[in-house]
Formats: sequence, C-alpha cells, structure tokens
Amino acid sequence: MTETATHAETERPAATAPAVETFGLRKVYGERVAVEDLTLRVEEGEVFGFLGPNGAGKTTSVKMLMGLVRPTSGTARLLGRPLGDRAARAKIGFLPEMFRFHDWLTGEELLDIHGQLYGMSRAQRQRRIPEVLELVGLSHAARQRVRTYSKGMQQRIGLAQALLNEPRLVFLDEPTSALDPIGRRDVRDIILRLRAAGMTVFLNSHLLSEVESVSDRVAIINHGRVAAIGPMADLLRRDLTVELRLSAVDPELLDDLGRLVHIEHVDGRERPTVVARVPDEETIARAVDLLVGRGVRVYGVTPERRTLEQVFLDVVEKEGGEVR
Ligand SMILES: Nc1ncnc2c1ncn2[C@@H]1O[C@H](COP(=O)(O)OP(=O)(O)OP(=O)(O)O)[C@@H](O)[C@H]1O
Repeated sequence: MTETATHAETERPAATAPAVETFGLRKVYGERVAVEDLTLRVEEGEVFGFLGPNGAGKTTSVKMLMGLVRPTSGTARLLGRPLGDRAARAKIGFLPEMFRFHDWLTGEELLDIHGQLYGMSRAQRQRRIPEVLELVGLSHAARQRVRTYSKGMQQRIGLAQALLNEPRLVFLDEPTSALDPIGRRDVRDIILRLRAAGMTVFLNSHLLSEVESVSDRVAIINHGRVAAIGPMADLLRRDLTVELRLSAVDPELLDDLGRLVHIEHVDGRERPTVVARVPDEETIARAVDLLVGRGVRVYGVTPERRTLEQVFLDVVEKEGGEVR
C-alpha cells in the first residue's frame, strides 16, 4: 500500500474534501471478520474501481458506507461529512447489487416515488425523470410496467434511480451484471459521461476488463483489507515482463543483468531473446543502459502489456487468497 490517510485530513472543509475516506473500518459478525481494516481515499471526480475475490468484504464495506450496516470499529467520511449525515446523503446515489423494485409500477412511477423519497419537488421530478430515462436509454419504456422489462432494462432503471438526485457521488454495485455486451458498453459510456460531468463513481464490479476501461484508480481488497491501491496506469506497470532481443551476450554479463532483473529464460545464442521480469519501467531503461554500455546491440525491447486481471490474480494469489 502506498497511500495513507490521516485523521488531520478530515478537518478540511467539505468543498475540497475527498469523496470517500475510510479509517480502519472493521465489521465482525460473531466469529467472522467480514472487513478487517479498510483504509482508503477516493478523490472527487474520479472513477474508483473497488475489486476483490468473493467474500473479500466489498459488499459489507459498501453497506457500512451506505449506513445499512454499523461498523464494529473505525470511521469514514463521505463528501467530507461523517457517515449518516443527511445533507451528504442527499448528494449520494446508490445502485445496490441484485435489487428488487416494485415491479407493478411503470418506470416513470417508480422513479417518481424514489424522487419523493429523495425529497425532490414535483417540478424537480418532472424535469429530472425524463433526463435520467434518456441517459439510460429507457425513454421509450417510461410508461411500461417494470415487471415487463428485460433484466437489462431493470438494471438500467436501477441506474436511473441511482442518478435521479443528481448525486456528486454514486456507488454502483455490479451495474452491468445482467447486461449483454452492448448494454455493458452503454453503461461504460454512461459512467464516462458522469465523470465528464464531475461526478465521483465508486464502482464495484467483477468484470475486470470493464473496470480497467473506465477507472482512474483501483483498490484490490483481500481478506477485508486493501491489498493494492493506486492509479490504474501504475498498477498495470508493476511487475512487468519484458522481452529483449540482443546480439550475443557472455555469461558474465548475463549474471550482471540477472542482478538487475529477474531472468525467466534465454532463447538462442547468436541473437538471444531474454525474457525477464522487472519491477517497473525504470528498470527496463537501466537494463538497456547496462547492455549498451557493455557493447551489446539491442534489437528489440518489448514490454508485455499487463491486464488488470493479471494484476488482480498476482495480488490475490501472492497473499494466499482464494480466487473463485
Ligand atoms: N450478515 C452476515 N453475517 C455473517 N457473515 C457475513 C454477513 N455478511 C457477510 N458475511 C461474511 O463476511 C465475508 C465478506 O462478505 P461480503 O459479502 O462483504 O464479501 P464480498 O467481497 O462482497 O463478496 P462477493 O464478491 O461474493 O459479493 C464473507 O465471508 C461473508 O460470508
């Protein structure tokens, strides 16, 4: 973990406060520790991917932040305010996983009830409901009963509900689990539009390629703690594999190279290909400097592009976590 938060930072005014800050959040059910120690921070305006294997504690963490479950210990602040603060709550949207709505209502009626629960005036609801229906592509089904909606349409009406109050911060728990690839792409585009409008999105999803394509920063949770956190680009650049195509290299130089990088294998002699693991991009440059400085010709340097899925599996398996 490279990022830490201090309690002193909670004293900043709400306007410049991070969207989410948690300090040692912990939840124990009887003997079972659901969340061990969650400490993280999400800045305003970013899309934050919240990942972890089944049972890592993601849903319990989100439930604590939403005030649905009381933490055993630890604290958190949303939009600079303590958990449960009504003014902050009015600026937060939430799409729970596997929600069930009153499906005898039409989409429009359902949103109207939620708008009333948010405390929106009739005029606000009349303006905002068509807007969110349009945003999620359900304008044509506004007067249709939710019962007759496909799974994908039900997920979209859930998203519309989460965005109804024009939140500054929205929690989306598995927003695309019922969607086909086109529906998923549409939701990804909606998330990018929300970010462009300055909204903070806290995204909990099992679909790592989806998280990779929209998130600015990511946390990987394992055994109820943050196992890795950082900007997406930094996580993808950690522990790279690089392939070097070289002119002949003598064994002594290979030994020296092996002290800088972890050589996985060497193929060929005249023009060997060396495959090595490096902790970061800087080490690739240092390896090339070493080789060139010793008269070796470097014909090719090909870093392997890592996916979030590889990073996820590495982080979780290294910690002895189960990946199911
Ligand atoms: N109400 C509860 N009572 C007892 N144990 C619980 C309760 N809720 C969650 N747990 C346990 O806490 C741990 C974390 O559960 P949680 O649902 O937060 O994980 P998750 O990361 O959201 O998993 P998934 O990806 O499967 O949804 C699990 O071992 C789970 O069995």
